[in-house]
Amino acid sequence: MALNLKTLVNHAPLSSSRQDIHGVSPKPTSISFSNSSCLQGFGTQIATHRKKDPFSFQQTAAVRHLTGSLTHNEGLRFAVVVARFNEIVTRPLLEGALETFKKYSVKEEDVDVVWVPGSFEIAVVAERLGKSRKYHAVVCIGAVVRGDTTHYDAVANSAASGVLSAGLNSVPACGLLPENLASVPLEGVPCIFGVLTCDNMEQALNRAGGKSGNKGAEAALTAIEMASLFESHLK
Ligand SMILES: Nc1c(NC[C@H](O)[C@H](O)[C@H](O)CO)[nH]c(=O)[nH]c1=O
Ligand SMILES: CC(=O)[C@@H](O)COP(=O)(O)O
Repeated sequence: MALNLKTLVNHAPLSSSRQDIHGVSPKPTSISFSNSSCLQGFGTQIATHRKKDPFSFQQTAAVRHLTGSLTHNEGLRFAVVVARFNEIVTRPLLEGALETFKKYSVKEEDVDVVWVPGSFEIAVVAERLGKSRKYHAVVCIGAVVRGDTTHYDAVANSAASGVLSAGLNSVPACGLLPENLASVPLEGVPCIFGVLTCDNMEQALNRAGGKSGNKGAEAALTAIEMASLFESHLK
């Protein structure tokens, strides 16, 4: 017997329908993309059936792509934690980050810069800043350059895992939440890894505004996108 596709769709179990992150049933949804274009995502219903079981079919929604925007930055606040060690590298990285914030219309008063002695110290400060609820993302900037001993590995690995943990652990302590900052996400403040880990100084300088670009600028861009993603879609 030929199956009426439309009938099947109309009787699809609700539980199989796609829900958005706020628990709302499928409906045209505005989705912002980093190239600033806007697409309309529709909860499209697609029915299929298997020969052996005419009542077995899938109802799926159109895949929705959630990304942060680089252009809708109003109200987003950022912190930059920067290591003084190898300042000849970290200062241009910081400048790249600040220029990028400016280029993408983040106001100067919405950016705070915190200096720490070395890359090893970045994470503990990033976590504190994340927990402060003052920032939508934290950019971490440092330059670890290999020396003669294994110290490099300890500092580089600690910086990387520390920054990751800082992002995951950015849950503010109860009772310390200023009411006027209530719009900042409760947990998981993105902490962006802008720490260079290089075999030599030449590699580092190349990545701090030299021929390989400016990784500080890239980190700031990542911070904007992640802050926007969390603010727009993941709250
Ligand atoms: N060698 C580098 C360091 N070392 C210093 C450590 O980060 C830290 O300040 C010290 O061990 C005290 O805890 N830091 C860098 O950022 N880059 C390096 O190449
Ligand atoms: C990554 C570092 O701490 C580095 O400067 C250490 O150099 P060394 O291994 O020669 O002590």
